[in-house]
Amino acid sequence: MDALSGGQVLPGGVLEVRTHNRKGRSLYTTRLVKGGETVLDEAPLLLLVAPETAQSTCIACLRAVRPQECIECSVCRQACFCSATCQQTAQGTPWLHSQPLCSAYARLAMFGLPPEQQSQLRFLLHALALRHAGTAEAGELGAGPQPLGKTPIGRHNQEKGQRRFAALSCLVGEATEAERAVAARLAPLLVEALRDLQGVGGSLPIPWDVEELARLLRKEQLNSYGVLAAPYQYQHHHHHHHHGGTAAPGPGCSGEGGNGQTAPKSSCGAGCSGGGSGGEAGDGERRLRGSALYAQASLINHECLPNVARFDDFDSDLPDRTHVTFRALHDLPPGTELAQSYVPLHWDLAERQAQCREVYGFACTCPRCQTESRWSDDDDDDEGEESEWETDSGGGNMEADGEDRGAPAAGGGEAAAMPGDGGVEIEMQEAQAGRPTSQQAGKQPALQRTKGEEARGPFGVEAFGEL
Ligand SMILES: C[S@@+](CC[C@H](N)C(=O)[O-])C[C@H]1O[C@@H](n2cnc3c(N)ncnc32)[C@H](O)[C@@H]1O
Repeated sequence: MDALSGGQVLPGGVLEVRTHNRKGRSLYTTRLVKGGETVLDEAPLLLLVAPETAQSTCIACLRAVRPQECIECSVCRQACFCSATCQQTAQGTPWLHSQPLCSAYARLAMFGLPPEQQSQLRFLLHALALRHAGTAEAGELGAGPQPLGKTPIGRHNQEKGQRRFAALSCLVGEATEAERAVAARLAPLLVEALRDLQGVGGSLPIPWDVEELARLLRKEQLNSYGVLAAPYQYQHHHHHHHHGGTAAPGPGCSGEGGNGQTAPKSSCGAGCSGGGSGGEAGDGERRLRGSALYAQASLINHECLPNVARFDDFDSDLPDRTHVTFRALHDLPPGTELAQSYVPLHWDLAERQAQCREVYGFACTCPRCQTESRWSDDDDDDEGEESEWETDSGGGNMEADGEDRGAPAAGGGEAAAMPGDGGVEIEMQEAQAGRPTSQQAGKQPALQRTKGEEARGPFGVEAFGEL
């Protein structure tokens, strides 16, 4: 095991955080875990509704609701609630659907942006609201209950916002040129969306530094989990009005592969062009109702043969329905590194490699990839047989291969920043493919990280307590 020992133990005592010399932080079992056992159960830091399903997804809890049963926000008409309780919660929570966010949503809708940009802007707005909640006074973006300016934000929400923003800041991810470009384009729109609020409270923290926006976008890309839509959400979507730009369903990507695997969000953002490789529904439409960010779950690294699976339960009536849980797929001895797959399990080697590199910024060197890359070598020797590495693109350029398949492009530059893996065949492919793609990095799904840039202590967060 090439990890330092003696890490920070997570609540529950089953897992600890340690630093892996190549992958960054990682979660390890502290004791024997039996197959099927829950190893992680955690509330989200932030839930975001996909603009395409905004009429049928509760903005407070991400529950899917048939449009006719939703309570639409009568002010912005861009958000809905599954119940009066969620409506109250959302309107009274600075980072959910407080008055300032509601008004920003209304403005955003007038821009007629494609869904990807709308999602990115919404994410930034929510992150901004979280950040500001910690210091907000009545009437400011972070402020809570309506009417605007009348009710000071509760101390409870202030502290909660502060903790959550701190946890968000601790997620892995540093801006690449791709995110900087996106952030530079989005920043003026963000200012415009918040225009009505300028002067309210007098201290709106905008415009944000483009670098900070870019970093947040990258963190979101590397760490967010896609939440699949209920099937009827997209049927209805076709028959309902679209807000600017959403009429053309983006070539999309997909959720987590048809296998319900535990991959981080694999939907596509602006960068996803071309028909999606996995996860896409075949009609090219995104099948996600939204996405979620978690402090602890975002510490699970990728392997192409996972040992844990993710479960969510957003549509239940349980009080904990927004929690994510991970369960062991088989017995895990003490000291086992948790591994989830960020990509659909049925993808072939080249597809998996491309996704890991282009979306998450690392070259996967897991045992499955090593084994399969040896198969490919064997194939090379077989006359007339197409090798795995050479599929479609001739010459084994995996990145080109990935683009052909419409794999999302993002932050390709980061791969180069990952330390060498030493001695794995895959590296040769890496060397050929080291350019960032020309596609803009949109918000893609996903989890991933670069190293140790975070400011707050060895594992970022001081404590993984209640957020
Ligand atoms: C969701 S984060 C996982 C936790 C991360 N290691 C951290 O320190 O926060 C995803 C990032 O972890 C790293 N990572 C995950 N799986 C990896 C792997 N198999 N090999 C190398 N790096 C990996 C990559 O930097 C990736 O962008």
